[in-house]
Order: sequence, then C-alpha cells, then structure tokens
Amino acid sequence: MRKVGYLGPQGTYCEEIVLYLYKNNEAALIPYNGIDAAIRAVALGETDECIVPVENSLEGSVNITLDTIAHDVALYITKEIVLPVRHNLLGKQGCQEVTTIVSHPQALAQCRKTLAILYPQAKLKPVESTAEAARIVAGSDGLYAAIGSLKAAEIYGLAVLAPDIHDHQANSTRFIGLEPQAAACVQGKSKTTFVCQINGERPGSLYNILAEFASREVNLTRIESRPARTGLGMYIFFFDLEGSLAAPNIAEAVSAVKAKCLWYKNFGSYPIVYVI
Ligand SMILES: O=C(O)C(=O)C[C@]1(C(=O)O)C=C[C@@H](O)C=C1
Repeated sequence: MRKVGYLGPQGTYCEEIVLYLYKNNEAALIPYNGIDAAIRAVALGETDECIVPVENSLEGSVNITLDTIAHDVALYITKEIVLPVRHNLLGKQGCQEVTTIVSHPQALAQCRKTLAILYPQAKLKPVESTAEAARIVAGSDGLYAAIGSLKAAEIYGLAVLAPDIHDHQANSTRFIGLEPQAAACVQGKSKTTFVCQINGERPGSLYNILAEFASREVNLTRIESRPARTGLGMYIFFFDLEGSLAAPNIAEAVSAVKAKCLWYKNFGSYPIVYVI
C-alpha cells in the first residue's frame, strides 16, 4: 500500500489535505512530528510521498520546506494543493483566562494582530504544529490556549474560545506533494519549479535570467530567495512558472537559464489542486 507522510499529529491542516487526497483509504497516512522529518522520510524510502506546507498568503514562505528541498534531499514536486485556512483559539471548556497561546509559528504569525487585540497580555509559544498545540492544551492547566482547526478542537476535546482569528479572511496555505520521481504526465493547470544560484557579482545576472522567460512569454508566478548557506550575501532563487516542461517555450527557457546558473536543481512540473 502507498505510504504518505505528513506533519502530524492527527488534526493538522496537512492531515486535512492527505485525507482529502486519499479519501478512499488507498494510502497509509503516516504522521511525522516535523516538516523536515516528513520530507526526509521520502528521501530515505520510508514513505512514497509527503505533503508539506510551502507558503501562506499572509506570512509567506515556510522556510524549513524550501531549505530542506534545496539542500538536503533530491525529490520532485508532484502536486500543489491550496487550502483556505481558518484558525480558531481553542481552550479547555470553561476557560476564563489565557496566559499562553501555543501553535505552529506560521499560525501564530497569521493571527498576530487579532491576538494582540483579544489577548494583549498572552505569551506566544511556538510548537511543531497546530494539532500538537491542541494536544498540549488538552493536557495542560486551563491557562493555555492553542491556535488550530475545528477538527483539532473535536479530536482533542477543546472548546472554541474565539472563532476565525486569522488576521485576514483570505488566508490560505499552499502545500506540495514531494516524491522521488517527477510527475509523469501533467495535464490541466500546472506549474514548474526550480532553484538556482546565479553569479551575484556580475551586474544584470538576475535580469538576464528573467529575459529568458519574458522573451518566450513564460509567466513567472513566484520568485523567492533564500540564503545559499555559503556566506553572508549569497542567495539561491526559487522560481515558479505557469505551465509544464512539456511546453516547448518553457523547456527552452529553463534550459537557457540552467546554462547561465552557477548551480541549478529542477523540481519538475506538477498539477495544481484547489481544496474548496
Ligand atoms: O500546523 C499545521 O496544522 C500545519 O499543517 C502547518 C501549517 C504551516 O506550516 O503553514 C499549515 C497551515 C497553516 O498555515 C499553519 C500551519
């Protein structure tokens, strides 16, 4: 049976995605206690695939995902899934006072303004996932609260102290599926992703890369830089493009860019799935 890893424990937003993708029990769903652990398990052959978050519409990149796929493993992105994320403050039944709010750092950041108004005195404490936060609160005294989903409230027997506490209604997170092999035949709405390092000492290096896409009418949907880890001021760039490498203009643009880079890693082309 296919094994699919995700950021656990039970009740995370990641779990929502794997349950949506594999609703007919056609895969064994395996929770990991960290995003990097779920990714490494695929590289080690413990699982066939993992689903991990990569970007949020309010807080931006999930750096551990970008850094792990760039530096530590050789995996392909085989799907992208976009999930609208609605956060709630969860606490024990009858909880009157909240001194500490625990959650995943992304969730804490997505609710920062709202929490500053509702609970200005509360301390914010990062933990591995929103469901881990709910689990901690269920086992704590009544002064702890967690940011998490309604599903997590149900699983860990918590009450909703405040619903919809994300700072903007249009809060959504992009997740990716990672596998050892690239997606075979990508049809419908798709994207292509690669990461590269360019010569930062030569003027116009990034401009020259962008020109390869512009001249072939390839639409870039995202550029993200992360430290190259070789020294201060050295960066790698992640590029997301609309369309697949099966399209000649994209294949040509990508090979022209590859020839201009100091270092290049391809994550392949993959379909986009929207969860409503
Ligand atoms: O903690 C979870 O429930 C997760 O699935 C992780 C995660 C993330 O890392 O972005 C996923 C969606 C939300 O943006 C908040 C947390």
